[in-house]
Amino acid sequence: MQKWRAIVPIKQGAASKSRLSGALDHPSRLALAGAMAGHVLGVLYQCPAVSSISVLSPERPDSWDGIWVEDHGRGLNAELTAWRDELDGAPALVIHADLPLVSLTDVGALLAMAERHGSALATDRAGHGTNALALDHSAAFQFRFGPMSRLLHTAHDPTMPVLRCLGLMADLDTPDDLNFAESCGFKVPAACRWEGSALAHGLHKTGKTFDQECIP
Ligand SMILES: Nc1nc2c(ncn2[C@@H]2O[C@H](COP(=O)(O)OP(=O)(O)OP(=O)(O)O)[C@@H](O)[C@H]2O)c(=O)[nH]1
Ligand SMILES: C[C@H](OP(=O)(O)O)C(=O)O
Repeated sequence: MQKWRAIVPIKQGAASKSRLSGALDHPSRLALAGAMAGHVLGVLYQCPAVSSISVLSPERPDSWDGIWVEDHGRGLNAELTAWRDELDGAPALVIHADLPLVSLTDVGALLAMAERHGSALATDRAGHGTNALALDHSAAFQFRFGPMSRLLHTAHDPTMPVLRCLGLMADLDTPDDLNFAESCGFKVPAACRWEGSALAHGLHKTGKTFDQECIP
């Protein structure tokens, strides 16, 4: 059933993808962020369980003519709370825009888990963050995106299962994340130019593999 309301928060301007500033110049970071956001939105578009997709950003992205939720600059958690308040209890999916490997299967697994348990969270590679959060209930929930958000979210709701699957774990914030995503097949947009030749890019190809794991 198409029931999930999805939102993809997108930071814009110079602040976007700041942890990559040593590796990529600003236009390149924008190109990369745009490509990743396009990928995430494309996956959501194909997801049969998702009934609407919103983009949360300070300005309407040029290439987005879907639902746009204006970010008033109150901080990500306050902006998401205001968005959820408007949903009248409908199931809510928050998913980050920087997940270059995410697939339909990954999103489907998260939503199925949330439908079984009432909510579910997808953590990052370190197990510290929250890359996606699905709430299949109308009770109040305090968004705590930011450092250690996985622990903060699960402390708020200790019954919330945590999904660890490659596409939802591999957010791309740092040069190491970029190398990891490339080692998994992500193609960096041709428009990206590296700062200082190979300064950060390609310094350490990890070649890691990942076990997919669900922690109910
Ligand atoms: N609209 C909006 N989106 C945000 C905000 N903060 C973070 N995001 C988005 O939330 C997701 C996770 O953000 P971060 O990894 O913390 O930020 P980032 O810009 O991707 O990277 P850094 O600048 O290195 O922190 C990404 O999709 C961001 O675009 C915010 O204040 N407003
Ligand atoms: C918003 C934050 O993302 P990160 O900055 O860790 O990529 C989080 O995981 O809660």
